[in-house]
Amino acid sequence: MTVLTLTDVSKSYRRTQVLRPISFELRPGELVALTGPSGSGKSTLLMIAGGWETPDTGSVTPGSLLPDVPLARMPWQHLGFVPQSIGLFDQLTVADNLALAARTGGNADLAKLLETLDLAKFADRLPTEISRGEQQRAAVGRALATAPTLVLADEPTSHQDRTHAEVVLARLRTAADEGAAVLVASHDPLLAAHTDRTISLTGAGH
Ligand SMILES: Nc1ncnc2c1ncn2[C@@H]1O[C@H](COP(=O)(O)OP(=O)(O)OP(=O)(O)O)[C@@H](O)[C@H]1O
Repeated sequence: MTVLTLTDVSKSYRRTQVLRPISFELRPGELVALTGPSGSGKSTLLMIAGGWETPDTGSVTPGSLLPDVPLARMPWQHLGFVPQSIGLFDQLTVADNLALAARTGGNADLAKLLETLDLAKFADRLPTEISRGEQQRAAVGRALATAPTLVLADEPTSHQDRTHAEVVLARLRTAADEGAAVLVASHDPLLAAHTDRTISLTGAGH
């Protein structure tokens, strides 16, 4: 069983190859680290894996655990994304950011999710009224609010202290243990303790 299969995916920007052909599968229940130096193509690969960026070569194929539709038309409930830019709705409270995502489907316990991410006390605040790290944890919560089958997280601990980095990574590990395929791009050395395997991009088109 697979969640996603990437086959010979590559990408260039302005004739510079940022991603050399790479192939891998994401399976349910695994947390996979995506590592590599700055500029090695981690974010690009996550965007391709989510269907938001088109590869120059190769293919990205949803597996049997996802609906049989092209990735670009995958219903949001199946795909949780933690962007590097965080991107919460500033007009909505933390709880409502999660609730809005949950309206697309799934049956995650949002109160428990907020509690687990140490966000319960900020549930009724606007993103502008909490710290960057708290915003980032809210973005993790939003990504998990539908209990998606595929989770893509771009540097989800970049604004966390060590304790909260562990909170975030443990919650992503739980998502995998509950059956999701979780791909985490990160430089965080704490990640290794939570992963099943690592995909390394070595830079310069890797
Ligand atoms: N839209 C774009 N146009 C041109 N070049 C781009 C574009 N997006 C990314 N790049 C370049 O592609 C390379 C890979 O970028 P990417 O953001 O995927 O790297 P990364 O491994 O995620 O880096 P970091 O760890 O710093 O976040 C970089 O050299 C970047 O400058």
